Amino acid sequence: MSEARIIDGKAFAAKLREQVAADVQALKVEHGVTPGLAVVLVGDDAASQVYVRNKGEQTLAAGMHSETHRLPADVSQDDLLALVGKLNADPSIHGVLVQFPVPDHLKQSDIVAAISPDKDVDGLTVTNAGRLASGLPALTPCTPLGCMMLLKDALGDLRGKSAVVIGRSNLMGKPMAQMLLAADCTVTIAHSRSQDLPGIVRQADIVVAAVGRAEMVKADWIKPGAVVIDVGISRFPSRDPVAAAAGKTRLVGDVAFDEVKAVAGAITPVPGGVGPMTIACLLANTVTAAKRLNGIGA
Ligand SMILES: NC(=O)C1=CN([C@@H]2O[C@H](COP(=O)(O)OP(=O)(O)OC[C@H]3O[C@@H](n4cnc5c(N)ncnc54)[C@H](OP(=O)(O)O)[C@@H]3O)[C@@H](O)[C@H]2O)C=CC1
Ligand SMILES: Nc1nc(=O)c2c([nH]1)NC[C@@H]1CN(c3ccc(C(=O)N[C@@H](CCC(=O)O)C(=O)O)cc3)C=[N+]21
Ligand SMILES: [Mg+2]
Repeated sequence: MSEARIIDGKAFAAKLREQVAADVQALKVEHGVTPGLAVVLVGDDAASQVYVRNKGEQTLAAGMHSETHRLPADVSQDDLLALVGKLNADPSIHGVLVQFPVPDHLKQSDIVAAISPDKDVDGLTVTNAGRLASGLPALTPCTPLGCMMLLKDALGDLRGKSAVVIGRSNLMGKPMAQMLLAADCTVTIAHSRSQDLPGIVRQADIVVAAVGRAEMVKADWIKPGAVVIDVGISRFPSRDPVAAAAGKTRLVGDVAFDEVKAVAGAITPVPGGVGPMTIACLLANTVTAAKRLNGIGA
């Protein structure tokens, strides 16, 4: 058996962002519309700071309007909902994203419910989740959307493939399973109560791991030649003790990459796999939202 092909999500995402930038340019020239994304960040979680900064930079680089609203960790639910309401009503904004997790005193489901479904570029509202499950045009969660693009690129036709999704969150596992189902895969959703997880995963032509447990998926769980998409991100102190002392971290996926790549047909690395696709798809969703809000095409 030859080693797995390493799926270059970073390069794929860069190409997708170029395409988004071209779409943005056309929207500006032909329709006078500049897509705008507003990201709301509550508190000062270090990982969230990095993602939100990357989102802002890449939004601007695509020629779009970008706003980041930073709120203190002790912001009231009412003040946060008032900001979401203001962004819903702002015609220069086409995408609204509240970065999760939020502090415990805030209720995630109520925040999501306050976002206009037409600006819900995370695809988290009940309306968009229902549209996805019903096969209607929807704004869909960025990470599973990015995973589907990588899978279609790796496999071409997904029809009839056996797919196992590990994890069932509203942001990742559930919409991933819906998208695979819509692509005519035979889908299994595994979670913390699943029995014989290795045995379930061994059936899969496609494995998507979205758990958040470092290197949980081992080589002997993988059917030879399977395509393995690693969504999980865990953070550990950098291996270099000097860097670690300075607070530098390294990212580790849900898949034991070094051993699994000897068995899999193709595999995404962490970092440089799914993560960059998430942000590129967020930009693409914002363009889609801007078009629909202005009654243009799509
Ligand atoms: N690369 C990217 O762009 C993104 C990465 N992520 C990362 O992906 C991971 C998952 O994110 P998210 O879905 O939001 O996380 P959640 O914590 O919301 O969900 C984790 C899921 O994993 C399941 N799980 C936990 N332990 C086990 C176990 N031992 N065996 C099988 N299943 C288990 C849980 O099951 P149960 O439901 O039973 O509790 C749950 O469904 C995280 O590491 C996150 O950082 C997330 C979004 C984007
Ligand atoms: N409302 C909401 N929507 C989200 O989509 C959302 C969220 N909240 N909260 C947190 C998770 C996580 N997430 C990531 C985005 C980009 C990378 C990413 O760019 N990762 C790079 C590395 C970045 C780094 O070095 O830290 C990579 O994997 O190569 C990772 C994870 C979006 N999430
Ligand atoms: Mg990654």
